[in-house]
Amino acid sequence: MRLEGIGLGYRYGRGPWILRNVDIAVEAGEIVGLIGPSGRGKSTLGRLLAGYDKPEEGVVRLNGKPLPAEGYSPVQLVFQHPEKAVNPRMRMRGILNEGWKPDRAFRASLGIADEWLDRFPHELSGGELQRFCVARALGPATRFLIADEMTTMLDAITQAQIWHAVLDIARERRLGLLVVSHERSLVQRLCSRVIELA
Ligand SMILES: Nc1ncnc2c1ncn2[C@@H]1O[C@H](COP(=O)(O)OP(=O)(O)OP(=O)(O)O)[C@@H](O)[C@H]1O
Repeated sequence: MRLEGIGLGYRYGRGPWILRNVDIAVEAGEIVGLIGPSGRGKSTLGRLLAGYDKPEEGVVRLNGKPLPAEGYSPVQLVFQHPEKAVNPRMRMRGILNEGWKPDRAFRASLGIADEWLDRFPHELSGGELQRFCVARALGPATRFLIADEMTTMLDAITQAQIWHAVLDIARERRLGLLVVSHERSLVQRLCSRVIELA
C-alpha cells in the first residue's frame, strides 16, 4: 500500500503558491519525516495528503486511487492542537467513539484513564486530550497516519509515551507514518527517511 502526492500545487485563494510540483510518497510500514522552515507548507501538504483540502494541481493517490470521498478515512491526520480537533460540547466517550470503538486495552496503551471518558474536552489537559485524538485516529481501517507536530506542545514524558504507543501499533499493523515536525532530533530518532521541504 502506498500513499502519494503527485505534482501537488496549492495556494490559499488567489494568494501565492505555497506548494508547487511536489512529489511525495509513503509506503506501508514506513516512517517518514517531513521537515522544513516555518511557513514552508508542511501542514498544508499534510492536509492535502489526508484529503482535508483538495490540491489545485496534481493528485493524491492511495494505492493508485483517489482517497474515499466518505466514511472513515484510511489516511488519518493528527495535528498539534487537540482542542481544535474535538467538539467542545461532546463528552470524551462520544468523541473517542466517533470513528471506531477503542477497547479498554487499547485506551490503556495510550494512557487514557476510564474516568476521563465522562468529561468534556475543557476538563482535560492538552496531553490528555491529545491521547484521545491519537486513539481516535488509529481505528482498524487506518493505513496511514500523518502526525503534524503531534506532540510538540507536550512535555517529554507524555511525548515519549504517545510515540511509544503509536510506534508499537504502526509496527504491528504495518501503518505508514508521516511525521511532520520542527524537531530534527525527534524526526531523526523516529524516521527511516526524511523529506526536507527546502
Ligand atoms: N487558511 C490559510 N489562509 C491563507 N494562508 C494560509 C492559510 N493556512 C496557511 N497559510 C499560509 O500558508 C503558508 C504555509 O503554511 P503551513 O502551515 O502549511 O506551513 P508549515 O510549514 O506547516 O509552518 P509551521 O512549521 O510554522 O507550522 C504560510 O505562509 C501560511 O501563512
